Amino acid sequence: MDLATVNALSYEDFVDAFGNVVEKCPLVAAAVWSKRPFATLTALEAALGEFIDALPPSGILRCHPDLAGRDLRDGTLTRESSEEQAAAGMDALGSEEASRMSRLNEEYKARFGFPFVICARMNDKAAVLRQLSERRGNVREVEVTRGIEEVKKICRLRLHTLVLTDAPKL
Ligand SMILES: NC(=O)NC1=NC(=O)NC1=O
Repeated sequence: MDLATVNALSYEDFVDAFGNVVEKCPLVAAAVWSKRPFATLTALEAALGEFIDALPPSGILRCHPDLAGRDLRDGTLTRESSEEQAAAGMDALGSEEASRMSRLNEEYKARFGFPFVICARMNDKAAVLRQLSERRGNVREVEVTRGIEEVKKICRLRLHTLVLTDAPKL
């Protein structure tokens, strides 16, 4: 849909369309609807980012499914997460890689109290494993900030999938 269509959406249709641009946090879209009309897609993205920053970061991070975790195995990922995790090869890990991901994810969660979050579409499985291994050694404040940065990258990509901009597809 284009920006004019976005700006004309009812509250319900807006939340239907954008309710999962932040994984399992429809509140973000619900809050941002009242800021329409958005002059540009960047303005919509900025409004989403501002509201994300106003929420308790660990709460947002905890709404994310583990990469290559139970939800992927059970087939209970959201459509967006399922596509993103597949894009990063999370659905095609060897048994050693899968057990390493699981162990590192549990270690990360035990240390920080929220899951490791990374923009899967921007990484392949080697990069995900490397980042998880490196980032688990950070202090909590660093990982809260980094996790929210990754949430915003995921949000940006999901938004661009939903809203057609007149920027030429390069
Ligand atoms: N824990 C995560 O980082 N999950 C995810 N990142 C994505 O890009 N999609 C996900 O489901």
